[in-house]
Amino acid sequence: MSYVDEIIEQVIKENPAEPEFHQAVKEVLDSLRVVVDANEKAFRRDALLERLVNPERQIKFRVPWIDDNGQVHVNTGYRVQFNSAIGPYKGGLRLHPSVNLGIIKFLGFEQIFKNSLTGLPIGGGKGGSNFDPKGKSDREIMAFCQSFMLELYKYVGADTDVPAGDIGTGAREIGYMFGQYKRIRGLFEGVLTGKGLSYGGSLARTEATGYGLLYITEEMLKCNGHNVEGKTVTVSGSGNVAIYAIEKAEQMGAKVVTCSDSDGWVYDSDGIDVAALKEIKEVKRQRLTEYKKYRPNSEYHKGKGVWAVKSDIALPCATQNELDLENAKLLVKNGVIAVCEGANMPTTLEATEYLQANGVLFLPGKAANAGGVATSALEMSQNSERLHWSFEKVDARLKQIMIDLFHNLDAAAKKYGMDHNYVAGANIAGFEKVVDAMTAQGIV
Ligand SMILES: NC(=O)C1=CN([C@@H]2O[C@H](COP(=O)(O)OP(=O)(O)OC[C@H]3O[C@@H](n4cnc5c(N)ncnc54)[C@H](O)[C@@H]3O)[C@@H](O)[C@H]2O)C=CC1
Ligand SMILES: O=C(O)CCC(=O)C(=O)O
Repeated sequence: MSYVDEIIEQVIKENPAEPEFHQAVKEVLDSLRVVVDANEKAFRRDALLERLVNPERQIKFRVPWIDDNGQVHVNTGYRVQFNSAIGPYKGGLRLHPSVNLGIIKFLGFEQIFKNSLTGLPIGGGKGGSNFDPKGKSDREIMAFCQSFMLELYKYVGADTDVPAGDIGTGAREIGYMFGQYKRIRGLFEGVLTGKGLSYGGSLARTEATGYGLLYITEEMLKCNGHNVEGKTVTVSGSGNVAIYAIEKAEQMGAKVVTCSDSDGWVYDSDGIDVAALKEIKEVKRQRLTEYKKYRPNSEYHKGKGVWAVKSDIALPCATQNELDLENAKLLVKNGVIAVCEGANMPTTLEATEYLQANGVLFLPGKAANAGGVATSALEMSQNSERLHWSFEKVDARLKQIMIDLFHNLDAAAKKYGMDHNYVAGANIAGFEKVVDAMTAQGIV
């Protein structure tokens, strides 16, 4: 049996009931076969793949907090410090009822390669909790965040592990966690990114994941004889990534006709009104049913349906495995040119294979959404030098990072005879740097 197959089998056996983690490992290792085969002897001797798929550290802890009625609740907190070969652990904190160890491990594993692809010195980690922020008061959110940090502070720091936002964790939650860390440690340092602008945050971090998604999509399209301008775009999600992807796509001259949340989705044939969307989601924290009040001609549908809408470019920006084989068939039938993942692993393996087999340009999340973490690394740089860069400077750096990233993965795919396979290109390019650093640092 090949080394790659042995490791995939081992991961499934040793990490039972963690299907998302299995999926992420399988996707990465499958496309690394050509590199692993060429170095099999040395990699086996050094147990390179075993070390790659086993987190350096997994932290799981109790998070008790008190609601507005005096009731105590207990959630589970996680931080998986996956790989620090190229820099301090870096990756977001997800607050969602579906969170479990397997989800955090899949996200942490992806983060290793994504962070490597940015070209910046950041290792891979991820964390979160099964806490559900939906419907909670600000005080309840603060109580949870403070309790969460009361345990997490032991393991994080500006030079060790720097968490950030993800689903359910935005500026409000980062603020509460930062305040609690500073209070416990007596240290004002860049322990978190995605901070508010008044206390060390970076301009353009809020926009970065969505904007970066469009910068890299444009570069990929350009290299394939297309561009974003004039295209019809479908987007899923209506959170941080989706909102700023829609905003940038519209700035580039595309028409975005959909967005969604976990209850339903909106179709707006005139193009999504991003100002209305921000008001609903960022200011009022309401459901998408409200969108019709701002745009009476739009349609609201319960459930899922975004991928049945005809578009040239599809940008899944909500959550993992939201685009399956049936959805992929609909997209192909409707003539989609490109699918670029704003979310982490939103496309199932079968759907990815189908899209690629049918000539759709497919950019995986670890490349397409890397603008968020890249800008987090720029926030870390600003914190270290105690300076604050202009929006234009950060945005220009972000754009260049995304353009370079695309050419880096494109070159890796071509080098191994897999032209246009951007999944393989991203995995190989991300892997090569990490392996080089791991090898140089000995068996650790
Ligand atoms: N915020 C960031 O900087 C980055 C986020 N990501 C990824 O992008 C995706 C979205 O994250 P954010 O926009 O930050 O989160 P968010 O909390 O701001 O928004 C999440 C969006 O996804 C939707 N959603 C969540 N669970 C869902 C479900 N089960 N079914 C349907 N819709 C669901 C929510 O309704 C919401 O619209 C996630 O996969 C996240 O890991 C990736 C890179 C960076
Ligand atoms: O900004 C960060 O550090 C993390 C962003 C993130 O969680 C991700 O890239 O999935």
